[in-house]
Amino acid sequence: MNITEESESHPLRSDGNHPTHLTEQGLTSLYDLYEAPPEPIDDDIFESDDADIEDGEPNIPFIFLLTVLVSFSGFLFGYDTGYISAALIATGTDLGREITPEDKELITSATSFGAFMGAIIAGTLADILGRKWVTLGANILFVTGALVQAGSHSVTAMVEGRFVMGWGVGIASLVAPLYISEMAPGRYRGRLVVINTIAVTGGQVIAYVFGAILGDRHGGWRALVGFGCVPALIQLVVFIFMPETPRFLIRANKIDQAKKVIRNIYSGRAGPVDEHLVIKKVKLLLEFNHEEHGDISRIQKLGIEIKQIFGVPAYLRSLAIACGLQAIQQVCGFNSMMYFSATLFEMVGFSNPAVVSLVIACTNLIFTVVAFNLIDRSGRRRILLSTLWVMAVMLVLTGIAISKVLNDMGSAVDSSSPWAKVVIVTMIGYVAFYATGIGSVPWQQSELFPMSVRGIGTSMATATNWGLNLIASASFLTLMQRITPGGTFVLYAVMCLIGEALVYCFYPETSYLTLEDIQGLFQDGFGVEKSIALSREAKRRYEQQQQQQQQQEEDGTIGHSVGVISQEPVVMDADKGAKAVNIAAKQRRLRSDCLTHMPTDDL
Ligand SMILES: O[C@H]1[C@H](O)[C@@H](O)[C@H](O)[C@@H](O)[C@H]1O
Repeated sequence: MNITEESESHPLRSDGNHPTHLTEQGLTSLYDLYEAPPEPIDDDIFESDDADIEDGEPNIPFIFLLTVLVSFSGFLFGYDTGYISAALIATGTDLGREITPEDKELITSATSFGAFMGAIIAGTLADILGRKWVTLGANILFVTGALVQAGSHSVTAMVEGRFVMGWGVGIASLVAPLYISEMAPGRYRGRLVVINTIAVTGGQVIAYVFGAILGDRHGGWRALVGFGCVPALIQLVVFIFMPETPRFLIRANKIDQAKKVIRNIYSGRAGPVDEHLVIKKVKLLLEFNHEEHGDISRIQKLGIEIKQIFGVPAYLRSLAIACGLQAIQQVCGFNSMMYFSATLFEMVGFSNPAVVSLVIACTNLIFTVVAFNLIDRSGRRRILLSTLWVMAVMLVLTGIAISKVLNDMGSAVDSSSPWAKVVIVTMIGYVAFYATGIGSVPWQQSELFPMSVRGIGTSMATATNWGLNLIASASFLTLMQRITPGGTFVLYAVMCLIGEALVYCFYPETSYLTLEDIQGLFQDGFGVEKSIALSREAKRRYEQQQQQQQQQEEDGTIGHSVGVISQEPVVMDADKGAKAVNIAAKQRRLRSDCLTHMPTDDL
């Protein structure tokens, strides 16, 4: 297929007619432009800077490896928040005395509070030291915290260990998805970030399993806590050899190092990447990610960032969305249910509540894998719109069922009541929809911010997550007492519905878009309609590229390209490759302009 053939097979042209809504709006000429066959290759274009950040075939195994390694942070986030309930039951008098409910609350919330504090500084630290070194620093906190806890003989020491570890959790929960977002090509970014969430939920499952195994053994809780050191130490050693993200390197003016990382990312099956392409990518990244602030101190720079994030409307919109999504994730009640699931199941009469809790944690893990499959293909926005309302329905049903069990049985409950089974089924349903949507999507937060405020923006969003995590978990049992269990679940359902409405009105679709594309969305509003059209177009190109690649593989011509397999489905010989990149980018911009004016029917 050549360039001209590509334009002829454009799906929008298949009926040969212009869509009427475009003609009605007087957009026929724009549409004609959109449909125009590609310009002939000329040297002016070759000299232009019109490349696209997404051009080139990324080395997916390499990016995947980096993602898995950084996701050890996610695993530690999950493991360290997951093991505590089992560990607390198992401590007996090992902490100097029988621990009281107040001690339990303090020990549990010390991590969330530490995470809240860690999140506040994590973004700024990641901007100063780099994503890689902050990841390493978080590991030191994980190891220190775990060792202090494992060796503790008093409640105070345990609280201190949990608090130190909490800082690590808060920092890692921000930096891991940030690192992945900045490494990943746009079309894979959603999935790669979800790998970190899979690690979080996997860590929670392992914590429950180990808790069940080690909890009964004498001193087993020390091993349970100490195990957290293992992944942290592995990551600490391996990550020293991992690269920094190209976007951070560009921001830090380390251009040669950035080029090296880009070469690694884009050297793949088609051989080493074309050097033209590397230079053009660097230029583009420089355009978007480099900042000149002159000779100012870090504190002054932070002041500028804070002023910008609240003062520039586009940045404020990004912030509102990132914090809003994290808030919905926490106020919809998932963690309360996760932390107190054993108590809840005991209430409705299950004799082995720990096993049922494990089922909940496994459901969370399995459906995070579903999110992995859908997040780019279906899009973040569509997933949220299709799951939040179902979560609300499940919560209402759980509330009704719990009230029925409690009314039927008084305090002497038993699991033979059919309503008890309804509680399990609806809670599993709720968790499944949670994990597919709001459990995973908010961690895509880094993509919402431009580089200049990415650190501070993600810090605020992550701090929102941990702050509300603390409040939601601390208030759960009180809410159950004050407004009854049924009322508590209905309250969470209302939160989900509010979330649904907010997502519908304000959350743009970001799948398949590059970080740099996303920056343009918030200029004059939340860019919801524009984003849907752009994302759909980017997806179409990606799918065409996939087909073309498959075709090349079948024809045995894959080695003839120069690694410039862009989102444009064009085949090129070695010489014309770079030129075609420029044409591709020009067309892309043209299409983007047109799409901006296209009405969308599919919000
Ligand atoms: O995305 C994660 C995941 O859903 C975890 O299971 C949950 O405990 C965290 O709070 C959340 O941030």
